[in-house]
Amino acid sequence: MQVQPMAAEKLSQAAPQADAAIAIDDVTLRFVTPDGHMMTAIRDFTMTVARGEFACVVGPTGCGKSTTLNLVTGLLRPTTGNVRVMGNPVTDISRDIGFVFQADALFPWRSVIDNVAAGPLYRGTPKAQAYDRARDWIARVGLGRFEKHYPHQLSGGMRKRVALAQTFINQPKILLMDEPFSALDMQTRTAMQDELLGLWSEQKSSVVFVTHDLEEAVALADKVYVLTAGPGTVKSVYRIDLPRPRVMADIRYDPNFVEIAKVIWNDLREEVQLGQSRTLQTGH
Ligand SMILES: Nc1ncnc2c1ncn2[C@@H]1O[C@H](COP(=O)(O)OP(=O)(O)OP(=O)(O)O)[C@@H](O)[C@H]1O
Repeated sequence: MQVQPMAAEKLSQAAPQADAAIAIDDVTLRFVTPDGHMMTAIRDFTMTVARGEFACVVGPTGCGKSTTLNLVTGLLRPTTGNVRVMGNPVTDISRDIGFVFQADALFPWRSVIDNVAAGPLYRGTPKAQAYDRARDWIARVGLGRFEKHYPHQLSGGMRKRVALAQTFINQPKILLMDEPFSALDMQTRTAMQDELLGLWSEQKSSVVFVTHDLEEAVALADKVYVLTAGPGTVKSVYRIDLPRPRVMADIRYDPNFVEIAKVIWNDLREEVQLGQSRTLQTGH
C-alpha cells in the first residue's frame, strides 16, 4: 500500500496527458454574479482523468466541484484554459458522457422500462432492440420485477438503480457523478457503491465522482483530488492503491483504508475549516 501525494502534487502546473479521457488544463472560470460583480469559481485548475480511471473529487462546499463537471459536459466554458474530452476540445454536450446526479433524472410519467429504454430510442435504436437491452439492464441492477412500476412506486435506492441502468445502457465512455448517493441511507448507499463499481469494471468508463464524503471517495477511487476552498484549485492528488475488486461493506475496516483516509483528511480539513469560516463571515 502506498499513500502519497502524486509526483505532481501541484498538478495545476503539469500539462495533462494528450490521450487522457478528460484533460482540464489550467482553467479559470469567472461568473458575473446577480449584483454585477465578477467572481472566480475555479482558478488555475488542472486535472487529468486517464481512460478507465475512477477519479473522485472532494472539497469544501462551494469550492467549484459541480462547476468542474459542467466544464466537462460543455455546459460551462472556461474563461481561460482548455478542456478536452477524449482528446477533443469540448464544443457541445457529448453523447459519450453519462450523468448521475443527486436528484433523480427519471421521467415520473414513464415506467421503469420506458425510462431505461429512452436513451437508446433517442439514439435511434430500433424499438424491439431498445426494449430488449432495457430489460437486460433492469435485470442487471436487480429490478426485473419492477419493469412496469413508475418512479413514485419505488424506494430511493431503487430509483437510483434505475438511474444507473438508464445511464449505463448508453455505454458512456465518461461518467460524471455529482453526489449521486448522498440522499440514500448508509446500507442502500453501500449497495449502490458496489453496484457502481461492478458496472464500471465491466464497462471501463472513465469516472469523475464528486462527493462530500471522503470515505466514499477513498473507497471508490483510483485517484482522489482534494480541492481548496473557493475559488477552487487542486490542492493535492492522491493515488489510492487499495486492491480491486473492493467490497464497500468491508473496505472501511481495512487498516490501509483508515490510514489513507486519515492522511487525506488532514489535507482536506484545513480547506473545510477555511470554507466554513468564510461562510460565517459572508453568510454564503
Ligand atoms: N451560474 C452561476 N453564476 C454565478 N455563480 C455561480 C454559478 N454557478 C456556480 N456559481 C458559484 O461558483 C462557486 C462554485 O459553485 P459549485 O456549485 O461548483 O460548488 P460546489 O463545490 O459544487 O458546491 P457544493 O459542495 O455546495 O455542492 C459557488 O460560489 C457558486 O455560488
